Amino acid sequence: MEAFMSPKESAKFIAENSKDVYVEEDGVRKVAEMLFDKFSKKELSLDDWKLLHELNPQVVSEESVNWVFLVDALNFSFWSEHEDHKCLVKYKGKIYSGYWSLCAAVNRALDEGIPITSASYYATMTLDQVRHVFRSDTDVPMPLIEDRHRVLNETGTVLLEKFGGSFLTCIKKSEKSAQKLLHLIIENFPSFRDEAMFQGEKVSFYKRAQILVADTWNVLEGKGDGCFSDISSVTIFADYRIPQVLVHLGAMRYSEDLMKKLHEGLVFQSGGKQEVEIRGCSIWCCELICSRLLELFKKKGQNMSEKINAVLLDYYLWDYARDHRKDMKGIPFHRVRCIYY
Ligand SMILES: Nc1nc2c(c(CN[C@H]3C=C[C@H](O)[C@@H]3O)cn2[C@@H]2O[C@H](COP(=O)(O)O)[C@@H](O)[C@H]2O)c(=O)[nH]1
Repeated sequence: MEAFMSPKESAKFIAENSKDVYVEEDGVRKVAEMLFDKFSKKELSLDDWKLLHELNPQVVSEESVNWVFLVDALNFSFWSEHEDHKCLVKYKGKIYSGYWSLCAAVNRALDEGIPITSASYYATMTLDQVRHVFRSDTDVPMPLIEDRHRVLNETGTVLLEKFGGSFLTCIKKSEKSAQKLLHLIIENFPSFRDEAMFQGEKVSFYKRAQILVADTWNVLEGKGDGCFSDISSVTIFADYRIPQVLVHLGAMRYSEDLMKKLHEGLVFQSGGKQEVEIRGCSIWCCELICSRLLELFKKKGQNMSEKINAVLLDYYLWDYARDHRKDMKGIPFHRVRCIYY
């Protein structure tokens, strides 16, 4: 079967042919300058991943790797119809929403003695068990719970059959290459095949597969089996928060027609033309921001290619989006129900 373009090639192709989403050169430059100041003061490093996010595993271990694998297998579609009426999970006295509600539910299950990160458990979980583990503390359940059940059973079965039940086995097979790990994930785990057709061409985003590679790099602190020499080949992860923040920062712009649909709260089709343009232009926009940022440091005689990459840019922008939600009220995120992001 003919291969799909890589996410980076896909993003360039989509951005060059996009009709309703535009990458704004001026905005790209301004974001790069803003980040240049931030990075110069406080270098963004791997350490932040653990420090900034208390629900993430804090130790380097096989258990932590399998925690990351399980979470990224389910890392999709947390948005709710109404912002003030959504799935929330209470854990250790704190209330979590969105992606963090997933992490809180996983940690809550582990504390209750449910081996939710063990493939031998989630490969045969029943729908009722999944509903219990990911139960909400409001009357709004976590979205797509049936899909989560199917993804858990499928993913757990493959991990058991092909990798002895541990994602660390898969990582070792990648021989410290991010791209090899990405392809092992795509080839073996169907739910990570985040692909589409655009103007007759096969394009890919691989959002959950790439964030799994990135989170693996982080949880292993870029050392040992996680010392990926080609981590800079990974793009940002095309979710529904990054486009919103790029438009908010002026690096990307939507056509009037698309903005109107977003304000009306239209639910877009996964793989639809405008949805593909939003995701592809977001990736391409961040590739340009990254290269502008590296150029700014180069002008100062600093080669930051080992310290600045799309993964760290993504994490920064994603956290920025979470922290500036109120400021971004005027720019709705695009709504899609799918298992890819
Ligand atoms: N681009 C990008 N998208 C990301 C993440 C994360 C969280 N991961 C990191 C966080 C800590 C660790 O460092 C993990 O690496 C979740 N998402 C996506 O966002 C959406 C959820 O949004 P909200 O409804 O607001 O929770 C949903 O599509 C989810 O898939 C990221 O980092 N980048």
